[in-house]
Amino acid sequence: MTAETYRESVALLNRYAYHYYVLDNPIASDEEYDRLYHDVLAYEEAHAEAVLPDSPTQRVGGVPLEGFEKAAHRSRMWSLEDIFDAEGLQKWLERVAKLVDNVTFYCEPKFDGASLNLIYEGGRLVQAITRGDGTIGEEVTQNVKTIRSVPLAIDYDGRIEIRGEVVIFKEEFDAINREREAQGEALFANPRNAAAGSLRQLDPKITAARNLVFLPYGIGENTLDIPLLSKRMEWIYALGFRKPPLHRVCEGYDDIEAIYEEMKVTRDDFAMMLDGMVIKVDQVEAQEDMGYTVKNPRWSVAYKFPAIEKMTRVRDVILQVGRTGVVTPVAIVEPVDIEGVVVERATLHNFDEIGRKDIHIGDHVIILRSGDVIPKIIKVIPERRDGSERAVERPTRCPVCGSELLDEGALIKCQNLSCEARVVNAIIYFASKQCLNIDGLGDKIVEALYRAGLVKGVIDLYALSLEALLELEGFKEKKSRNLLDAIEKSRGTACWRFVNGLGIEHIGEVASKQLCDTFGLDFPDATEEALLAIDGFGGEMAASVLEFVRVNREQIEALRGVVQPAAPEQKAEAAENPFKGKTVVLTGTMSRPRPEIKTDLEALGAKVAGSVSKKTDYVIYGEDAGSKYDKAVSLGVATLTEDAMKQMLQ
Ligand SMILES: NC(=O)c1ccc[n+]([C@@H]2O[C@H](COP(=O)([O-])OP(=O)(O)OC[C@H]3O[C@@H](n4cnc5c(N)ncnc54)[C@H](O)[C@@H]3O)[C@@H](O)[C@H]2O)c1
Ligand SMILES: [Zn+2]
Repeated sequence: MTAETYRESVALLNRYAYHYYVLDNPIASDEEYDRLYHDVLAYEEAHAEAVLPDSPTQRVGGVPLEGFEKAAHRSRMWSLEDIFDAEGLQKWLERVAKLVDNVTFYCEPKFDGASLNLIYEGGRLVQAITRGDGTIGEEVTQNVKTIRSVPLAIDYDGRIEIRGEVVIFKEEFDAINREREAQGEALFANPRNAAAGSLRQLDPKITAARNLVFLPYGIGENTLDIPLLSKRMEWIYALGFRKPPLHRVCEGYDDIEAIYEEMKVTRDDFAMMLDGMVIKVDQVEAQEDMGYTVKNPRWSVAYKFPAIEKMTRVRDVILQVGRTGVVTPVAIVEPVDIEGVVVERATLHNFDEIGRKDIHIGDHVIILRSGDVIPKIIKVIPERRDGSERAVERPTRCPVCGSELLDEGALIKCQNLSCEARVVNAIIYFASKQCLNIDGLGDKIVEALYRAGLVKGVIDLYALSLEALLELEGFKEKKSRNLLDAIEKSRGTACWRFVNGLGIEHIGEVASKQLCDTFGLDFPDATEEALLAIDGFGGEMAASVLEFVRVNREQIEALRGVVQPAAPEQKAEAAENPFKGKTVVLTGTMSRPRPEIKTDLEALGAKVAGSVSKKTDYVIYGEDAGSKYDKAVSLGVATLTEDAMKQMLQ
């Protein structure tokens, strides 16, 4: 880095920080920001005399937003130094060891949200202030009073600053964005921006509607005489604050690496977004001895997780035709490595989404890949356009069969029932895990069978012969026999798998099970009235079943004759118990996977629903229960811990 690129980099970082902290609308990925930040830091370490006073390394956060009263923190709020790997951890531990002896470390998640300082006096919450520049932030007390996990009163008389992170749970974030999408509003890029934006609303009603959650991570000014941070945090949790899902006191390197790995692999299971783990020296006296740099405590460090969001560019948008004929646009992007997986494409869902996100070919975009979900573009950066970008055109002809497309607005469909893409995808779906579960019948093989003219619909699978398969390229005897065996084995499959495999629009696995539980193999004869009587079946679903049966009755009968699905077993009536006939919702982390508990409850005759309403009888909650629990409380629905549930069954 030269003196000139250094100055440019500082200016660029400040521009990124402004969009990130002040506007809650980033124009760079965190990964990109962090990389540039560390380059700047390296330059400054070698050129101490040249450090610019406005360098982001010299200050915390952003500037308070206009429109809010500003308020001073009683003691300063800090940022955190980052480390990214085992080597960084090793070095940090060495630095700690030079400054203090015999310390242990408190490790907990780094929550990805907005920092907040709560000031309590005489047992009451008197002020809530955003971090701002670390010294002065925005007064958001009225907004914060709407957050249910912030106690308005605590059992402690002294003055104390309790610091923590305001987050939005992932589920809630998706719900907010779905709602914004329906309203045609701009979507939030990620839960962090949504949390920060919701906290800094001039109208507390908006904040109240967002289901924010406060997670404490530390203490500012205080007169406590508890010598360990971990014990101070226990004390805080006991005041009525939420506990982090995973936290532990560690002795040193090995322990810290172990909890870091644990957190990293389970992070998708947490209700909130984490972007790393924070390590803190546990002994408060040692913390004081170590002190602070201009920006960070020396006694703490953020051990970041590998980035799941990265910046890339859209090279092209291609079209895929699914089994229902829906044409889905897919972005082809410049390959980027996200947690060891090279991402080259991202789903765009539909053409409305392209319009709403204003995606052009050639655009810089932030792409997200987390868990096993398909990578998606979360944001376009229009600030980076150079004029060479091209709009994505709506197609009028099927890219596979060439027939004219039906443009229904959000959805564009190929209506040609014998379009190769539709037929092939319908067969792939029929054979997939959640349907007939035919091993070895993957995309490539279905395509080969179709192209060879051996299979024109699912029913033809059951007429395949060894001789015919052996004629195909790459089909040796063993492979062919295995495939035929797998197809043979799918005869007599469960009724619901058969129904699911038909691929009726709006009828997924759950609805297929309900159809079979209610009508058995006679579902094609169900009346509209009977369909609507099924719990959760709306008009659209019922109409879809009726229409499918009307058009395909003969094929269903023929296929049923060949596949011979098994009729569902009659469920034995459950013995009397407190949950029989009750509607129950499960939430939070339990001692066993929730689907197992759900199955047990269903065997007891309970109905296990996905969302809480006035009709819910019980909400059974585990650790870190979130919005469902809160909703139950606000609706006056009875709540039970997992243990309480067990006791009721004894
Ligand atoms: N994309 C962008 O354009 C852009 C711009 C600026 C900053 N950033 C991101 O922000 C980061 C730096 O910003 P920062 O100083 O706000 O945050 P930070 O990542 O340096 O971390 C400090 C903050 O972490 C939070 N935190 C969460 N859990 C915590 C815990 N258990 N203990 C202590 N603190 C905890 C606190 O709010 C604290 O203020 C960068 O690494 C970058 O990823 C991105
Ligand atoms: Zn077509």
